[in-house]
Amino acid sequence: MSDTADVIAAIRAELATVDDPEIRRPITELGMVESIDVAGSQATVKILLTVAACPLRDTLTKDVREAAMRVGGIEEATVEFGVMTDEQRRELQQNLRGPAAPEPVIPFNEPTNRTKVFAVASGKGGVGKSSLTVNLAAALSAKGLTVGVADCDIYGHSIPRMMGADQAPTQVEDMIMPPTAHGMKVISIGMFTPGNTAVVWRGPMLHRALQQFLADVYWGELDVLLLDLPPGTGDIAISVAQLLPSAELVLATTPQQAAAEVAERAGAIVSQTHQKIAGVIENMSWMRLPDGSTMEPFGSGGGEQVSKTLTRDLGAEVPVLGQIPLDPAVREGGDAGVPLVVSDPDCETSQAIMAVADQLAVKKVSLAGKQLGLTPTGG
Ligand SMILES: Nc1ncnc2c1ncn2[C@@H]1O[C@H](COP(=O)(O)OP(=O)(O)OP(=O)(O)O)[C@@H](O)[C@H]1O
Repeated sequence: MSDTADVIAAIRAELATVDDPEIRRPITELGMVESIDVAGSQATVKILLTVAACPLRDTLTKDVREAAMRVGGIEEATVEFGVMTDEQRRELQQNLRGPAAPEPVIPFNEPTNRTKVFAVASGKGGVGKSSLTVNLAAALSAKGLTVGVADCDIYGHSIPRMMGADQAPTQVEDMIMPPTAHGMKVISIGMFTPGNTAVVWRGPMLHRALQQFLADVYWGELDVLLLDLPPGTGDIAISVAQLLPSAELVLATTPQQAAAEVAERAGAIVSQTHQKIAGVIENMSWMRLPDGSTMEPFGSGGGEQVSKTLTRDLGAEVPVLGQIPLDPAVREGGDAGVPLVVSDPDCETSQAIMAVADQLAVKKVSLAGKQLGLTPTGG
């Protein structure tokens, strides 16, 4: 062979028969041949190792030398070693495994998405967060908005029952289609826990499950999505903040001092997560007695206290969005799977919830139920 380039090409072709002793794939395919130089009858081949302390360096030296010397005109071959950079190692890994699985895409984070997302949170359990979520959803739906509700409580998942939507979601290809109830789409992460068993999900697994859940559910075009968070400031609340950074918090509390204090703690996590708090809803504020008078079984002032403390501590206005009465009809509606706002929209309690919905700045963005403004031309 006359030309050096031809000799180098011939050596490269021979090196394609040399497998990396560990990976057992040709070193040429693995990006391990950094350079081949030829000077007269002398070839120098530089090989990149994945790690410096490659135990099979000797085998590789022997195989590479022999391969190079099979080429006519090459009488001596030297093998030099280098180590791959991190970038080269990553390329190798991709080469072997195929491109890394893409991160699940959460549609609400896409720049074109205009769905308003609210995460309903509370400090303490049992303050009525789930009941408020479903009734608030119904109130927003009654305003003509397209509404989705996602129950993010792995262990609790009371939302589907409260909305009468506990049938299993259907799966189409990779998408999960949420069941519909009272014109709203409803899904619970609890529907995906194996056999509804109380699995102990640790932080990273929980985060991953929530991410997949938010990405795989097909919501269509929503004006508003309400997320029901588990009580407290646990992993889910933090994950939601990370996965949906634009979600605003709605804090639920009762008028009781003790409940308000924990609600403040739940609200204070936004100073770390940099979310916005849309406001506070005080639930079970008073009870109307048969004679028309009211009583306050849980005391008063909790909502106001949370609002004041958080406004001061966060330096941004955290308003009280409303006070909702303690009304047995709320529980009955939850048990029957028909939110009170749906069954009795004109009652005092439903009206109070609708007033909260009015304050949540949600604009209609979906086309569902909307007349397309098409005007015939030429008329
Ligand atoms: N305004 C209300 N009037 C009467 N009962 C209510 C009211 N709000 C909630 N309840 C009842 O209080 C109980 C607790 O409510 P809910 O399950 O909504 O609370 P929660 O804060 O979501 O609880 P957790 O997060 O611990 O599951 C339920 O039985 C519910 O029906």
